[in-house]
Formats: sequence, C-alpha cells, structure tokens
Amino acid sequence: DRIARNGLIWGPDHWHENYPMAKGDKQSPIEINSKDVQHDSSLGPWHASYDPGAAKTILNNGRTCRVVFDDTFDRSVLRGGPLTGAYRLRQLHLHWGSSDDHGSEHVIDGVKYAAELHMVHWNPKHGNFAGALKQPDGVAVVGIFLKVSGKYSRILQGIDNIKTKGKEAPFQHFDPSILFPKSRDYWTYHGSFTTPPCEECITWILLREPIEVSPDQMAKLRSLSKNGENEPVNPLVDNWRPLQPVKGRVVRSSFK
Ligand SMILES: NS(=O)(=O)c1ccc(C(=O)NCC(F)(F)F)cc1
Ligand SMILES: [Zn+2]
Repeated sequence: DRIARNGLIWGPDHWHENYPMAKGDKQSPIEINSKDVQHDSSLGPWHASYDPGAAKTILNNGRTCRVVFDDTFDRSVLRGGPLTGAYRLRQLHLHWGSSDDHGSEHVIDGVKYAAELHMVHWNPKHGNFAGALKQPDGVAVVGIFLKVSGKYSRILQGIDNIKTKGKEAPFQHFDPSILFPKSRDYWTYHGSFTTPPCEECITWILLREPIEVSPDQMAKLRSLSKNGENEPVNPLVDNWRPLQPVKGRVVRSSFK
C-alpha cells in the first residue's frame, strides 16, 4: 500500500529501493570531524529576517513535529552565509532520540545531541518548493543542536495539542529567531533531505553553538505519538537518519 511503497514503513536501509537518491554521493546527515573542516574566510554571516505573522500551524505528521509558515512571498527569509539571494522559510521541524544521549542527525566530533531542529528554506528563483527540491541550490536548512540542561527554554509551546498523527493546531505570532543561539558560527556543506526522497538539494548551515532545553521540554517531544488518535500507542522517538558517507565532500566553517 501507499505507506509501504513510500518506504517509510521500512528502515532507512530500504529507502533506496523506492528513492534511488538515497544512495547518492551527497547524502545527509554526516559526521563533522573538526580536523577535516576547512575554515573559509569568505563565508560571511547569515541573516534571518522572519515575520512572526508568517507562522501558521503546528502539526504532528507521524514522523516529526512541524511548524508551517506562509511562504507565498518573501515574508520570512534567510540570506548571507554560503547563500546567494534570499531563501524563504517554509517549515521547521525536529529530530530527537528516546534518551538524552542521542537524537541529532548530524554528529560533531563523535558527539550526538539530544535533538536537532531544522529550519527549512527554499530559493524562490526556482518558482516553487517542488521545483526548488530538484535544484542543487534549491533548499537551505539551518540546523540547531539541542542540549538538555536545567535551564528552561520553551522550544515549542503548543506541543500539547498535537499528541497524535494528523493533529494540527494554530501556531501564530511566533518568531523562530528566538531559537537561535548567541553565536552565529556555523559549518556548511552540500547535502540532502534526511528523509525520502533524499533529494540532494540542500545547502546545510549547522550552528556550532547548541541551544539548551529543559528535561520537561524533551519529555514533551517524546510524548508525541506516531499513531493516530484511536490506534495503538507508538511513541514518536528516534526519528533521525543514520550517518551517511561523506564521499570526499569538504565541510567549511565560518570560524577558526
Ligand atoms: N530533515 S530535512 O532534511 O531538513 C527535510 C526537510 C524538508 C523535507 C520535505 O519537505 N519533504 C517533503 C518533500 F519535499 F516533498 F519531500 C524533508 C526533509
Ligand atoms: Zn530534518
């Protein structure tokens, strides 16, 4: 059936059977080894100018918790850094583990974070998102690592009313810039979606400084379910893709 065909019912090792891109040379996530990173002094700072009014809804699609934004015009955009032009914010979502010692998709010098937040932007020069995901410069994702600490920070209020798959709730007047850490230092490399169809259209911008979330915020994420409302409970955890081969790609850093 549809679910089986889109490969999500089987693990990541089977994705390539339906999505050949999954075995490409520029797949994500990857491990970042500082010894192999090349500092690029031409990499300037990135700038996000987000309109809190662009936030629309928060939803559980059975695979992640996603906040959706109005991307029908240049309302919330990311520019600078490795990017040429302004990329429109479309959605943000997270990947997390069943315990604090893992959950991120990218791994930094062997360190796995409890979660990884992705802010997905697309290049309007390609007309629409579907067109952008067919282009090597089509999509830009800012990745922010989440570390668990006593300090309290509301990553996403509103998680309470999207417990099960298919649940959606209004999520307005939200400026995702509040999620950025103090430092703007980043790594950047060319990669792919970490879920099918695994298109190699992403300029990754991974922030070096993690943000801190409280244990109860992580517990809230882990309380989400993959199942629909009246189905057997299937906890939504460990929705991260295993590491993919670097295949000679060079990861550049904006910092020394
Ligand atoms: N985890 S990730 O790499 O940031 C990531 C970002 C976006 C999508 C996405 O829009 N999939 C829907 C599409 F495009 F129709 F396939 C998937 C993964
Ligand atoms: Zn993601």
